[in-house]
Amino acid sequence: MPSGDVLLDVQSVALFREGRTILHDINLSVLAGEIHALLGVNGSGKSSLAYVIMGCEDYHPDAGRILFAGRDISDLPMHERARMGLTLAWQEPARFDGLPIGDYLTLGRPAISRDELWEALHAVALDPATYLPRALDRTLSGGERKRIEPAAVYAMRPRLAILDEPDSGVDVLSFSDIQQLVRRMARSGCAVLLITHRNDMASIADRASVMNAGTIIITGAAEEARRVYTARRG
Ligand SMILES: Nc1ncnc2c1ncn2[C@@H]1O[C@H](COP(=O)(O)OP(=O)(O)OP(=O)(O)O)[C@@H](O)[C@H]1O
Repeated sequence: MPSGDVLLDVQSVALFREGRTILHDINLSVLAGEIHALLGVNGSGKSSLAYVIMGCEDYHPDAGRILFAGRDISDLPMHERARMGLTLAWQEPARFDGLPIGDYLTLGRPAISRDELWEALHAVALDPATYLPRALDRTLSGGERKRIEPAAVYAMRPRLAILDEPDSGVDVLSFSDIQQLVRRMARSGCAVLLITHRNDMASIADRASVMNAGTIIITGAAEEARRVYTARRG
């Protein structure tokens, strides 16, 4: 449940690249423990905003600042943001030929219990007995690899998990799998910024924001934001 405390506070952020405005005057807050959906059509700037928040190379904001747990993280490198509890689920996990999936899930939190490891794989609809010992290599299907990444994020128990289009691609998680995963994350105390272009996906959110042409046009109750998004899409 959201506590009311602001965990992530993006203030007036802008990003210009190659003579183009990618993001402008972005204001976004995510509360501790909240499920916050970020809705936007293709090309509206959702992933760019996720990269700016995470501190990816070449995504340092040209204006504005980002606060996390009250601290200005705008100039912190990605690994320091991660250490503070901020995590982005990449579209695919890194490939470590020969590294068992169980070891990969342990990297972010060595003290993780066996029960928690099992739960992380259950949360992405993979059978732990089969997958924990399997190597994270090319023998896994694309869909299986894509599921490992949100499982790793969940296993890490971050304070804020950014999930960028967790349903994208073929043979990935179903809508109900994602709902279940996000709810489990929230129950474990983790806030979730759920990036999606699907209106129905935002139904599990506490609040939602709508992005359009590089800026946020509304933040509010999920139902209200979904109505605005639908009206905009026509
Ligand atoms: N580093 C960059 N240099 C130039 N243009 C960029 C850069 N990063 C993003 N863009 C452009 O900014 C726009 C927003 O891209 P972004 O990937 O953030 O949108 P999105 O809402 O996540 O889209 P999608 O839903 O298709 O993933 C796109 O037109 C993209 O081509």
